[in-house]
Amino acid sequence: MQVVGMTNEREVWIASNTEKFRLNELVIIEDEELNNPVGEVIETYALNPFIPGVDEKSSILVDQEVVASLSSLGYNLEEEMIYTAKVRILSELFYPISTGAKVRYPCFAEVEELLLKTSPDKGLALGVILGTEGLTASLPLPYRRVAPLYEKGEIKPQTGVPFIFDYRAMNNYPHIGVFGGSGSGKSFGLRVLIEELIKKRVPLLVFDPHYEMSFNEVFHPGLPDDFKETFADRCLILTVGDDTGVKFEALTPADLCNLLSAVSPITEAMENAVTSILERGDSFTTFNQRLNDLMSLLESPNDDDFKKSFMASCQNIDEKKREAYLNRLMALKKQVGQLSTLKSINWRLNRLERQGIFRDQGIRQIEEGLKAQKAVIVRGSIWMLKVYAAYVLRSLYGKRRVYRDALQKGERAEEKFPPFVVVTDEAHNFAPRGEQNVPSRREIREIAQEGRKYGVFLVLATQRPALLDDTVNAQLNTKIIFRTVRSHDLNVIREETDMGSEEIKRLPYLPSGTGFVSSPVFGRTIPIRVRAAKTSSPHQINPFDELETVDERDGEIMNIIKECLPVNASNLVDLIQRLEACGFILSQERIINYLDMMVERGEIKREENRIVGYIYRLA
Ligand SMILES: Nc1ncnc2c1ncn2[C@@H]1O[C@H](COP(=O)(O)OP(=O)(O)OP(=O)(O)O)[C@@H](O)[C@H]1O
Repeated sequence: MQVVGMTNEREVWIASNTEKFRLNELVIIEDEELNNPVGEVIETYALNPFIPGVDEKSSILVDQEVVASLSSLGYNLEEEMIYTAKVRILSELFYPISTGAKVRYPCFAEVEELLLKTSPDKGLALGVILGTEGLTASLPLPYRRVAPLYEKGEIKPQTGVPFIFDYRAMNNYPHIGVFGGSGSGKSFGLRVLIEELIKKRVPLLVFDPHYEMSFNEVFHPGLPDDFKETFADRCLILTVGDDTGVKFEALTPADLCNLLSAVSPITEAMENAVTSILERGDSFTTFNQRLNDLMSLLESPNDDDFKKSFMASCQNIDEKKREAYLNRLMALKKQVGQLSTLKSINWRLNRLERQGIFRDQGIRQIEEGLKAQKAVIVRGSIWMLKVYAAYVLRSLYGKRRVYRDALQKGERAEEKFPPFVVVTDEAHNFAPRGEQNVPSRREIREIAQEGRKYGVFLVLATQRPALLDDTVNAQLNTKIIFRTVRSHDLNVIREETDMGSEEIKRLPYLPSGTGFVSSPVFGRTIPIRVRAAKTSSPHQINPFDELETVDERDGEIMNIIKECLPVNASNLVDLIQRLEACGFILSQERIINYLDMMVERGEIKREENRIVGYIYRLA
């Protein structure tokens, strides 16, 4: 293996008549004067012996300098297959490399610094670095079994150097973006990242719009025993509107306005009205009552009629209290004015209430979970999570800020609140690019810009980086990019990462689970294969397999059918009655469906009969 063709201080061509080069593998170029620089293979070619100068694979003309140099270095282009590769030099050189310099593969120790920034016990073992397969034999033991792989439904031993992400470096380079089109391995990669963060006991707040983030089932029986691990006891799964929500009594006017505007944007008049009407310690009921009374007052033809009917309607309440309440309503009428403003508040408020967002327990469980350094997984529809995320992030980020600021000033903080990482898929919904007013975007933007100071970090995954807010996108220092096809998304990736044009060209063709990591921690783009997950989401069954699966209920029905065979049109009613007696109410068509399915499965047979049509019998 040697350097051929004209060189410069950034790229060289190398050639061999025996070695086939692999994309992304590392080579050492033996040029003593330049301290034997390391390079990465970025393009590979095989030269066809019969048509010199033409690449066998794609008939792209290889650099003529290379061809000339190959001949002068003794390669016989007409008789042998020559493998060539373009190599990017990974260190900064001030002179070009000498043509003819010998090239060899390194051992792990020679390139360790380039590949590993931390050890598996200190960092997150996310996968393997592609192109390092040849270094497996020289890997020290602790690095050999941290990233088994998953290929074609089977677990395979780790090949190559593990990709270990130094999450502590997020203190300098905060926030992670995980991008990739449908089926590219983004969710799988996100799961692996979360597993690793859970292992390190980093408090996590995960928004889970797909109800898929649970970590208590083993991913695959073939996982090595020393790798198998589940995390049920370190996770807390909550559903918005069920076991977590917003405590109305704790809302400030600004919080309530935020929630209302998540339903639909609100006007300044509505904001002012909410600020006037909401009283400290109001419950949903007291606030809603005041709002409705005020609407009745505004609807009533004159104030006296309203006063009379009001005083008459609640005689069980002390008269003075009733009068004070009336005076308050009269004062509010002057401040608020428009009935339409109140009606707009009212329908938004009722929509929130109907979704069950107001819960007495509020976000207490989330706070407790984070303090216990758990992964708190919050489930709900995208709509619900968008509304909720704005409120939760504001509250929790606020608590963390208060705590950190107090520490900074040397004061005693009332409540200790830990640093935490916010993780969400479908991030373009939470922080969309564009004009529309989405309350969660404001909080996510703030964390993106200022979170580092307070130890609050983001992991944002999306299929559509082009739809993610620009400010947020620019703050995602590390980006893990899986297969991406859309040109808009590729353009954003080109602008927002240090990926080279060769890598961008490969993005549409990456297999699921293979991606590039662009991070200032490494200083270059690293191609990786994400490791096998330790856990899986509960609904992994392919919907088409599901169609062919017989569940317990189907099994019972089929057993009853078998007991009633032979079945034909004339005795079908007997079968219907028998099934009904066992609690299965099925139409005639459904029963024939079952019979035909059993025929297809070979369990029974169907015979044609001239008198009764078909007869189903035991096979
Ligand atoms: N690291 C990996 N190793 C092996 N197979 C993988 C890996 N990542 C993903 N796959 C395969 O690809 C499939 C799709 O991956 P995944 O569910 O992560 O896609 P996605 O990018 O999240 O798509 P969507 O956004 O549509 O949910 C997985 O079910 C799995 O079979």
